Amino acid sequence: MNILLLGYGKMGKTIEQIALERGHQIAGRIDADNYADLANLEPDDVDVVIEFSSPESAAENITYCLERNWPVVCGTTGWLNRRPAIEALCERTKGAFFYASNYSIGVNLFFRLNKVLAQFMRNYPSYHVSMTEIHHTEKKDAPSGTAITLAEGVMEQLPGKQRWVSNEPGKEPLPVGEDAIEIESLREGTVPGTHTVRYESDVDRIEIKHVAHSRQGFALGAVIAAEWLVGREGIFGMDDLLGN
Ligand SMILES: NC(=O)C1=CN([C@@H]2O[C@H](COP(=O)(O)OP(=O)(O)OC[C@H]3O[C@@H](n4cnc5c(N)ncnc54)[C@H](OP(=O)(O)O)[C@@H]3O)[C@@H](O)[C@H]2O)C=CC1
Ligand SMILES: O=C(O)C1=N[C@H](C(=O)O)C[C@H](O)C1
Repeated sequence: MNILLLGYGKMGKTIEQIALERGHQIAGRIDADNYADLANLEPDDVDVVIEFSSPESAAENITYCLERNWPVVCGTTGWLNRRPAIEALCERTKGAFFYASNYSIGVNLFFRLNKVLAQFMRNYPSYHVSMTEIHHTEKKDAPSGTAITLAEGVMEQLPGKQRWVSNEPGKEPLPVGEDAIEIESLREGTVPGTHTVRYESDVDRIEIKHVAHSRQGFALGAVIAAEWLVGREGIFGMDDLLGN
């Protein structure tokens, strides 16, 4: 497959390495610096786009690709207020769009475990649920997309929880009401991504945690999603790829 890398930073480079190992070709490596080169690509130069850029640029990038009828696998976080418009465009153009806040298989198992645990906790209101995510200091968005997906999983299972509240050290803490899940975002060194969901009572704590050791798991999942997406039409996510 000819893969266009839209966003060629930490993730773009890791995806390139895995795509080449799996026998694919790189149709282009587009960054903020060489964005104009995108217009030089012919429609047939690209089989699929893998988009890992920035919260500010993702929606424009996806729009451009869908309008050119290129299937898009997007991993960029922090832009989802524009998701309804992207999905409408994908339907209008009969295109293919795949999104996941986290492409690692381990995290997607963790998402399922999170929902099962939340379902168990439904009858134990003395346990207070909260989350912590830790990432490298270059991360632009907070909370992480993964933490938001985890919070959505808990809200789906615990009827009393209807929103999440994001708190970061060094910022005025926001109040967390009974109807909210606090997400604490910490930025430390080069941490690839650590997520903890905890249920705290007066007498004990139940905790589940996912620790990424590197970016390899995210990148491999994105390449597998791209292989899966080519030839399909519609809007997809990891549950479509992984099945039951
Ligand atoms: N879903 C998942 O599994 C994962 C998602 N992510 C998300 O992916 C995104 C990228 O992460 P990461 O690679 O670590 O970030 P980096 O900052 O390392 O890379 C982002 C790259 O995008 C480039 N860029 C900026 N604007 C544009 C534009 N308009 N078009 C194309 N490229 C552009 C930047 O260029 P320049 O440096 O010149 O500004 C930079 O090279 C983040 O939103 C992150 O949260 C990360 C890991 C896993
Ligand atoms: O910015 C990152 O690095 C990561 N971003 C994603 C997120 O916001 O959840 C996924 C992963 O945790 C790494």
